[in-house]
Amino acid sequence: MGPGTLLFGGQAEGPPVTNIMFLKTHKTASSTVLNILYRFAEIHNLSVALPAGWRVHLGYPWLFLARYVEGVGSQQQFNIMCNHLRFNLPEVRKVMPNDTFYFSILRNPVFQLESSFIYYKTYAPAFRGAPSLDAFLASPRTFYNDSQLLRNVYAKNNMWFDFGFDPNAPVEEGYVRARIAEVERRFQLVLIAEHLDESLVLLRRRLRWALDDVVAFRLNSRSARSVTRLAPETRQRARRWCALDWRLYQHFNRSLWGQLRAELGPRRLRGEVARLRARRRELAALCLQDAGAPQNRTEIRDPGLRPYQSGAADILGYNLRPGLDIQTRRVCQRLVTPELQYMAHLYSLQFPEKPPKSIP
Ligand SMILES: Nc1ncnc2c1ncn2[C@@H]1O[C@H](COP(=O)(O)OS(=O)(=O)O)[C@@H](OP(=O)(O)O)[C@H]1O
Repeated sequence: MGPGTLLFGGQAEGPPVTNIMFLKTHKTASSTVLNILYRFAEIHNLSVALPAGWRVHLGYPWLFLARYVEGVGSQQQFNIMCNHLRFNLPEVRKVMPNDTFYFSILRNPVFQLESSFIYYKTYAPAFRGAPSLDAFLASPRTFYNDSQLLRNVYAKNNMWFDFGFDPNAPVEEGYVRARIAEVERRFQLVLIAEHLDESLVLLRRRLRWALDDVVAFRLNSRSARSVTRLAPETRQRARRWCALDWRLYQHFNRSLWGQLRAELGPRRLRGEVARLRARRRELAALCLQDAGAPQNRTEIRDPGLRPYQSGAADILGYNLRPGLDIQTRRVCQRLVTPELQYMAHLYSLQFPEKPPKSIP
């Protein structure tokens, strides 16, 4: 089935959208969304703005520059851009066509910070010194130092930073509103990780894609062992410490639900979400071993399916069911290939003459 053949009733007709910029924020379910975009790019032979040379992201945490993209001189524009970068519109526009659809994703900053704390525990100086997130948030200034910003970007208003803004700016009403309005002007859609399925229903509608195009398994999740339950006062402190992220999240969470109500209404939305989940269950039963439960790295047999590990987190992945025929295996493999391996694969397809990327 081609893209856009499974349309919603009443949805604007037209060809599927193929020029897309996804601002991949950190620890927000963005790898799950990236998998959706990589698959679409590969299946439809679209070009992806991949990191140049040995790099695995587009210059992060530096502000994005067009020269961070492989092949930018010879191939002026790309269809899809979705690797981690710090947003910088004038430079993104050098790489992406004028009719590009811009979207991003946000997560409740309390859980985003908790995920970051574990994942960047050994990398961010602010986290390295703190025995726990409770201790960090009880006295963040003891651990967090603005002058080490480039390594500490994960420790305060990380999503705000990813949008290109100052994570240490005072939370002044006029400033916050102006930045949010800026995001609203540029980004046609902001997904919310806590409501990813509802978000994907809306994304699919906007992009005029088929159902299978937006079905994805949860990628880059941590084992239960590496998730910390936070006390209510820690959650409150996290919202205060990441007040800019909290404002951004609240705004776009409200805006997502406003759009869902206006465009689909509750009954149709429930139906579309049910369809998406049913298809995900079907694909999980077809593709995944262990009843689809994510597995520890050590339990994943195929190195091509082992996700990158970081900090104090066990990052989980999947084993494919043995005995799949070649075509089914290919479909299933795309759904569970971790970000780095998938990027290396697309890089080799797009730049066969260049040395392949090596995966850490
Ligand atoms: N479908 C879906 N719904 C809700 N949450 C999801 C989903 N997929 C991934 N996740 C969670 O997102 C966290 C990983 O985020 P990222 O992929 O953005 O991380 S990264 O910045 O690319 O390393 C990671 O969160 P933690 O497990 O709390 O670390 C994932 O569990």
